[in-house]
Amino acid sequence: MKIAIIGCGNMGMAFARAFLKFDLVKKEDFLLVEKSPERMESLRGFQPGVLTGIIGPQIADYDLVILSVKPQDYSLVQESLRSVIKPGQVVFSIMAGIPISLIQQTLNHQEVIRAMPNTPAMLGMGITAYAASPEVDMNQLRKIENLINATGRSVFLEDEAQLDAVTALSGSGPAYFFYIVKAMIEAGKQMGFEESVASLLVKQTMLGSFHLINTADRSLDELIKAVASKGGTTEAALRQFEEGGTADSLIRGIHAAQQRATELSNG
Ligand SMILES: NC(=O)C1=CN([C@@H]2O[C@H](COP(=O)(O)OP(=O)(O)OC[C@H]3O[C@@H](n4cnc5c(N)ncnc54)[C@H](O)[C@@H]3O)[C@@H](O)[C@H]2O)C=CC1
Ligand SMILES: O=C(O)[C@@H]1CCC=N1
Repeated sequence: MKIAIIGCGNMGMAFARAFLKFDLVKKEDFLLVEKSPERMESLRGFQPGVLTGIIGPQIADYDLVILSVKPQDYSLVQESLRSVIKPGQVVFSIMAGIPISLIQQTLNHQEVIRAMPNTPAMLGMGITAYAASPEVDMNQLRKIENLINATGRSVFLEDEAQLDAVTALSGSGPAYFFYIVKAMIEAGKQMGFEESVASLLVKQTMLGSFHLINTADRSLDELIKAVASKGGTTEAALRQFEEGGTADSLIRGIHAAQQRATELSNG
């Protein structure tokens, strides 16, 4: 399969590297389009078949066109892509909040898949939800699913509108996790640990706890109860979280992310 990637930043290249790792695409079968000269310089080491700053007619030679620019950069992209894209090519967008219908309309092109990955895709540990226009056939869909699965797990959504909630939950999710880890490390520093020691204590705690969620045959409430002794230290912390509305605040934050995704979708 020949793949063009427009916008070769964090996510675009996470996808490219995952495809290479699983031998799904050869280096020479990549066309990388990147606007930033500095970023382009750093992409030379990847040795793609074509590396360019401009969307040109050669795009028509590629089976799949990945759109991985920021949503606000899409208007410039669509202007040049519209005249070179050909029927039969699949457009695969990971841009937050840009609906399939808008991509179809602006590119005058029907075969469009819209996906929402997350940054652990860089390690092949991402989760990507995706939806497709009816014009994408089963054969094309299966090939794309294989590609996505090189970046981690995937979920097909019948209802594209759910992608806004996915964006809020798993798309933005890694940042919430890093935010909590950062706050815990800060608490460790305030209690007198060197940053490296606080960081080790917190990171190993998060790693081990994640595996407990996945392997222990207990609910999250039971896992919490197993840590929080009656009248003990954990209870003191959890009481403070409750009084401060920590869980509610996290939930409100996730709703705000969903609302922002919907605003982006509505232009
Ligand atoms: N970073 C994340 O956690 C996630 C991002 N996304 C979506 O992925 C998309 C890309 O995000 P990132 O990779 O984080 O951004 P990024 O800023 O790392 O990469 C975007 C790249 O596009 C390039 N670019 C901009 N305009 C261009 C043009 N006209 N032609 C060619 N290249 C152009 C930029 O120079 C940059 O290198 C966004 O639409 C975002 O909504 C989706 C899921 C997760
Ligand atoms: O913050 C954003 O808009 C993008 C979408 C999900 C993660 N990053």
